[in-house]
Amino acid sequence: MIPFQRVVIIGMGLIGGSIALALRKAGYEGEIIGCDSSRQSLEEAEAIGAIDQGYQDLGEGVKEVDLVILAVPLGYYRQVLKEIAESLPKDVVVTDVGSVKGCVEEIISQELSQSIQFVGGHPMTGSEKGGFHAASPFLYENAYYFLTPNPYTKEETIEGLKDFVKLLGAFPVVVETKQHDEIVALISHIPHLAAVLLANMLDRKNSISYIPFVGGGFRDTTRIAAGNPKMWQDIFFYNKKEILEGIDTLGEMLQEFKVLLQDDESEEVLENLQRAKLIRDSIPHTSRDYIPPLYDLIIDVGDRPGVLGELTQIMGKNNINIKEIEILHAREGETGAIRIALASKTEEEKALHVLKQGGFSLTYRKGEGQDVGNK
Ligand SMILES: NC(=O)C1=CN([C@@H]2O[C@H](COP(=O)(O)OP(=O)(O)OC[C@H]3O[C@@H](n4cnc5c(N)ncnc54)[C@H](O)[C@@H]3O)[C@@H](O)[C@H]2O)C=CC1
Ligand SMILES: O=C(O)C(=O)Cc1ccc(O)cc1
Repeated sequence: MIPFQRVVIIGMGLIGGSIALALRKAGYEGEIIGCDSSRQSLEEAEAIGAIDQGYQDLGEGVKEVDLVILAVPLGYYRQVLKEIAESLPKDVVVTDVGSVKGCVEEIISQELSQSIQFVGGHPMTGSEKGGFHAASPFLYENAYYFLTPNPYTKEETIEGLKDFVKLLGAFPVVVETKQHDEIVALISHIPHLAAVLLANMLDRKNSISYIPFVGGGFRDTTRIAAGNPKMWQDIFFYNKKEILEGIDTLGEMLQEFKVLLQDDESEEVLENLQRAKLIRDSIPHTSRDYIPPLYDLIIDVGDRPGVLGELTQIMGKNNINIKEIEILHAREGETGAIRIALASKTEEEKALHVLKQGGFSLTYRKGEGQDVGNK
């Protein structure tokens, strides 16, 4: 039982929308209010019952709530806080989902009265896709969710928020604000920068025309570069200090590697590659992907017209919801493969069965990485 009976989510996009959907999935019995400047997002959320009421007027939306969740991009915080400050109930708890926490505490201290309980939050899950239509009730399942209390935070507030995070299906991790910003610079912001630079290297080297040859490696290392540029612009500036430090380290490491290569230090080059492999291999398989648990099937379809229609028809007829579908043009050594992603193990089993019956040849199953045989 969480101590919040009326929750308002400001920003009904990917992260805010997923909070509403996850609350509904968990059977939350309180009221869920959605606020957004976009009428369309509110209508979509209302239409599927994710929220009880939607408001474009933020001041109206926050009246009589006991929990406010800020889920807009960091660059809009100040404006949003100015719009709600006067209307906030006295005993309200305010939290957020922003990717950087130090700057948020600063803005909050300038815009809200000190008597209001604020605790920063940051779910370590997301997607390169934005908007309510990308939201998922499963987004928080088994994800780590940082909470950053401050010296004014009451024990009951942090306990209430921990329970709230658990209700979403996530694991609360209480961490100091500064440490949070150091951690995310290293595991999220610098990797994002690296992905951006790798993608842009094709442009700089005038090699955009090489894109058709791109294989899984380039796709994997640059996937996050497809994230919302505006959101990431905010993140880079709001966590500037930590990111600048990360850039220094990355620059030094590149320089060191360059010298090893120049000097033909093959043993040390190998040692670098081995160390990275050990670290990469130690990341648990259960670690959150962008969109959580998806069960992938890769289906060989040859190279014939109409095959996509046949496949989706079989799935539709059997009431199986395809969460993602992708034509794999550039799988080395193979042609005509389609990847479909299902939301659950049960759906995956069902899909396997009906596709086989429909004459499709299934070659790969994520998580097991095994040939499941041809029909
Ligand atoms: N996208 C991701 O993977 C993750 C994002 N975050 C954080 O979550 C926050 C939101 O990100 P997303 O949900 O991805 O963005 P989004 O673009 O999907 O959603 C943002 C929503 O806020 C609304 N909005 C923008 N300005 C507004 C305003 N002034 N008043 C009312 N509504 C407004 C937009 O209409 C949109 O519906 C960001 O602060 C980001 O740092 C945290 C973890 C992961
Ligand atoms: O970057 C990652 O590792 C993601 O999985 C998605 C994401 C983007 C921004 C965040 O603040 C947190 C998570």
